[in-house]
Amino acid sequence: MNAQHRAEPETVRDREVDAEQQHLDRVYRRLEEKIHEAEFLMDDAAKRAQVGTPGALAERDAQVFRAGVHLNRLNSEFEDFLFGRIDLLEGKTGERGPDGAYTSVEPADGAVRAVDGEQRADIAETLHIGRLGVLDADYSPLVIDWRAPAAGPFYRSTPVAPGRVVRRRVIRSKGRRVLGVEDDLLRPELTARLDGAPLAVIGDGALMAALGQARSHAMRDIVSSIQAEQDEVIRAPAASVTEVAGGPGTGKTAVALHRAAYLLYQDRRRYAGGILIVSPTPLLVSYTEGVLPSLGEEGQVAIRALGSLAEETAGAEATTYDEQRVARVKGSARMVKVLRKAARGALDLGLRAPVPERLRVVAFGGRLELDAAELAAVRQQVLGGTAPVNLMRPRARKLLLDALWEKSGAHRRHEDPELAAEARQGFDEDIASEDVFTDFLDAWWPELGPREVLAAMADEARLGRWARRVLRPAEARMLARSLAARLTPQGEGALSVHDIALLDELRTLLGAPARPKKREVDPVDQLTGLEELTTAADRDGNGRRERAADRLPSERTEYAHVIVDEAQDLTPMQWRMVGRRGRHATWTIVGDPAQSSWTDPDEAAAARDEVLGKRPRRRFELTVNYRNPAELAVLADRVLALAMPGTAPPRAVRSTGVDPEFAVAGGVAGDAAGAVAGDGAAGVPGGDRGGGDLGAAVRESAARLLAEVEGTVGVVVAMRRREEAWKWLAGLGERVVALGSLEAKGLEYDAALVVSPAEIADESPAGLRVLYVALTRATQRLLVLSAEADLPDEAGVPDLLRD
Ligand SMILES: Nc1ncnc2c1ncn2[C@@H]1O[C@H](COP(=O)(O)OP(=O)(O)OP(=O)(O)O)[C@@H](O)[C@H]1O
Repeated sequence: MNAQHRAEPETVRDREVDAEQQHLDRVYRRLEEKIHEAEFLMDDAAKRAQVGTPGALAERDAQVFRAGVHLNRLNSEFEDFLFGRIDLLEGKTGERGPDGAYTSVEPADGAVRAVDGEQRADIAETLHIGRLGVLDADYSPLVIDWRAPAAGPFYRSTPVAPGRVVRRRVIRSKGRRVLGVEDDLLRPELTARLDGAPLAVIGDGALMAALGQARSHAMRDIVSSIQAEQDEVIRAPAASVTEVAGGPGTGKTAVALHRAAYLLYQDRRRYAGGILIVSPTPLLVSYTEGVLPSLGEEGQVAIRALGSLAEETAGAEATTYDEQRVARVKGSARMVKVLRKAARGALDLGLRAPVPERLRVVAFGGRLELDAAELAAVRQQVLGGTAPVNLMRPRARKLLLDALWEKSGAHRRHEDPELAAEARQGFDEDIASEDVFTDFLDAWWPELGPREVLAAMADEARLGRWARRVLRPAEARMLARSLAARLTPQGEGALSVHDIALLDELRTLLGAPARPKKREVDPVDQLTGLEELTTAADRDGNGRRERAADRLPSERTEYAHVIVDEAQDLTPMQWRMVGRRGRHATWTIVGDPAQSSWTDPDEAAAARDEVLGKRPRRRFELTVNYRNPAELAVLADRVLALAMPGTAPPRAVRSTGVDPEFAVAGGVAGDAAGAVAGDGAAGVPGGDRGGGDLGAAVRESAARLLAEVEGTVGVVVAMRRREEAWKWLAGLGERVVALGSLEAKGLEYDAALVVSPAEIADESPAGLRVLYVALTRATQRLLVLSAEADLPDEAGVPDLLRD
């Protein structure tokens, strides 16, 4: 950026803000006209409904659909409807696109003139970028939708490859008021004029302004400051699989959410099939779920935590976690074999009624009987098939009848095949309509639910049999005990997040139990959410989101596009669960192997490959860390070097001049020698003599951080301390939260307090990677609180974090 071009007397700034205000006023006037138009259309449609001919009704539906979608969007109160502007040179070809903007990326040959040793140019086109496109009455573009091709240069132009963009401006507004502007000059070598006056440049650039803001517990969209490498991912074609890797804070989650909005814009019809975004935790879901509505999209996107993914299929959701060693067994791909055995073996358990040992029916005036061995043979033969167990029932019925027919000897009585077939049909009908037979079938081949089979696995001896040669005996024992602690024999009880993937797998192995048919969903209803189309006054606050949430996912178990956030954390069993929701989908997968809490990354990668099959993959890498200031990133990079030697950390773009701090619970450390933070370690009361003492230290440190930052404070503790940490922080207010290390995934806070790195690292074989996650959550301040186990030096720096 060339400083000489910056002119910022108050008057110039005021004038520029005023110019944007005038444009925004015009946009709102036009929006109001459009709202009236849409309301008129709705009204007109209602009148047509009274005419009642099929043609009129179909026309009404189409009209209501169009008007409804439109009104819905226009009515949304956007914080900053209009957020960007680009001033461009004349385009090379002079052609314009459907939105009225020049399509050419490169400037026309004569756009820049050399005059008196200066390069001069006139601004030929100014485009305003916003959350939705708005055309003026004469079809000239008042606002270009951020996802439209014409908005591309707003995100992609750089001083190295500026294309036609001379100045990029981010406009900050609230409601209808423009608050300020921030400019970047992309062709600082030019002396550019707009309407005969020199082009003004205000501020230090929008990105830094955005990054410096205090955080809340809700993620913000980044629509006004998407960077070029991120834009490439957002706009990548949807075909097959898009994989995005990048370190902490590189914007993977933000990019994934913006991509969902972009895909809907590009091909709304295709994505009417729904977009599923899978998040690791409910915390991350609630942190991110406001972003899409802020981009004008909410209806077709479901954001689900892994623990809630099977809600509509298996009617269960979970938020609690198993101990790491138990989770490791439950998440392993080996569980598929165990579950397959369980789904079949459960037939023999008499879960609904005692399993009958023989089948006795009356036929041809005599008794026919199948004994235990004969029944076992039939069962064996049926289970030789691959269909889901519940769906094998018709085949079981058929083979039982075959065996009875054989036993009756009747097949020998008929030489004529036609007569034989007729006799057989009569035989089947007679037997199958007898209560004895149907009762037998219900007891012998009951329709099983996934929960009862999972509960059946809680018996140690039984699970030992089902898991033989697949799990080690100690693993099987641990699994059985965990299930026994959670479930009653009938399968009631709260499940863990990892149980959900087991339940979902079982549901597939068993087959969906027959359910009453749901009300047919009107496709137009489904597309628009017409129940939502009321007045603007109705659309206030939470009601809107609740209705959107009600509407979409309840009907849907497969999606047109699946986005997996924090993909490095999915266990093999979870990959299978997610895969079932996107069998015909295109995919976007974002993640960072260095943050994986799964102990066997190769096993997870194999499960992921199986889900994605042979679909071609396009890979992207994000390289810039927008979250952590460089001073804090240095510390995290030390753990990265231990956790994943040889991995290049992302480049931190910001610097705050504030180093990480260290404190030791219960003792005042000595001088600062060797400390990363030059100030040395602060001593805090307590010590690691028990939860209470550490608790006091945590509480005091958290209170200190709350005083130092304006926004949020995240306190990250080992998973086993999660509940007590909540108690330690009680009463400190809503700006501070306690998180188990696994829950910190994807979240960020103005200040982070990481409690006992050693405890976090020792909790599982993936502990160092989990610690890396914990150390990369802060946007401003990081305080590391050590306990005795951390072996802090005299400056309070724990052993693990020393240089
Ligand atoms: N272009 C951008 N403009 C402004 N803010 C940005 C930009 N890109 C990312 N950010 C901000 O940086 C922070 C980190 O982004 P995000 O959470 O998407 O990163 P991530 O790669 O998913 O991180 P993690 O791997 O830790 O989950 C967020 O506050 C996000 O809003």
